[in-house]
Amino acid sequence: MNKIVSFDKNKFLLDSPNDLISLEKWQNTVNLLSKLFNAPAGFLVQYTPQGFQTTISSQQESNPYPAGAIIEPEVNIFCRRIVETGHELYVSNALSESCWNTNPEVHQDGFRSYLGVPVNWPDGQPFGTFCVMDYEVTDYGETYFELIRQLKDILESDLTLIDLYQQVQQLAITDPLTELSNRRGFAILAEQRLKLAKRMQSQLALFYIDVDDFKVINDTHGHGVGDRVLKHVAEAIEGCTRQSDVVGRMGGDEFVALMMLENENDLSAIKSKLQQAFVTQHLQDLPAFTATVGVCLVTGKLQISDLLDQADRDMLSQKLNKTSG
Ligand SMILES: Nc1nc2c(ncn2[C@@H]2O[C@H](COP(=O)(O)OP(=O)(O)OP(=O)(O)O)[C@@H](O)[C@H]2O)c(=O)[nH]1
Repeated sequence: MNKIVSFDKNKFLLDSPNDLISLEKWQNTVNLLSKLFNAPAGFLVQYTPQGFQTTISSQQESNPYPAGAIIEPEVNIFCRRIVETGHELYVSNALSESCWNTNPEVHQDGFRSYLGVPVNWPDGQPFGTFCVMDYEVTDYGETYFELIRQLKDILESDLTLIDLYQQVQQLAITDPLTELSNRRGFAILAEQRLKLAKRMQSQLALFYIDVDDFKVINDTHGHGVGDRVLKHVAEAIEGCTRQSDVVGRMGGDEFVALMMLENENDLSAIKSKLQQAFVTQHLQDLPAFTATVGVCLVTGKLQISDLLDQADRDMLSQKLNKTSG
């Protein structure tokens, strides 16, 4: 649970509305496409492993497919060919090509002609297709091909915007050295995790981990080695956690992990597992070091900031005990 994914490319866009996309602008673009082609139907279609969904459908009485309609991935529709090949497809008369004999768009709904272009995410992954269909045989010249490519660029520039926005969002909540969530990212994910735990009535604990005398490691071995120690700590913590736990770097040599407990005995077991994970590092060409682990059980309606304070205080008192002991 270490990444915030606000838009999943494997989900239908209509199921995860996004402020960055103006569906109204896309609707106008699809309407314009069918108008310029004088075609009875135009579409923006999204492909995901669940199938093909008409994201936008031109608003015409002659168009039989409404927005939101889903066609299963194995059905022999024109758009499927584009997603499979990654190439434009022009079928001027589907009845003259036997490969479309099983296409329901042709044999159930009476379409004869199809022109479509692939629409891709900026990483080249297919989003789907942008296409026009006609009940008549057509004979589109090169200008029509140029036109549909130009209009698809408008749609793809919006997909680029979503992608960039997500990258920036991810950067703002990620610690670049360890690639764990930073303080901000941790707070967001931990809030989600607390809500889920409440619903599932599961017991959580927050661990606060601070490397002992880290300044000395830096001063003795240099910052490069200090950085490697921090990366090792991050990996060791991740190695002790499950997929559903939330791990973060609060800054400097301080890390946190919000973890699920099977029972309260787990607390000390997890603490020693964490400490054990750090002491094996001398095998990896790193200076020996230890860490202090504070913990706080999640009870009642505490905010994540209160939990962090409590676990931090527990860690500091343990550190004091260590130095005075
Ligand atoms: N190499 C490296 N050092 C960092 C980084 N961020 C913070 N530091 C250093 O981490 C050190 C943390 O020092 P302190 O807060 O005194 O902690 P400490 O030396 O572990 O002392 P105790 O917590 O009392 O055990 C400081 O010297 C910071 O400059 C980083 O990203 N990389």
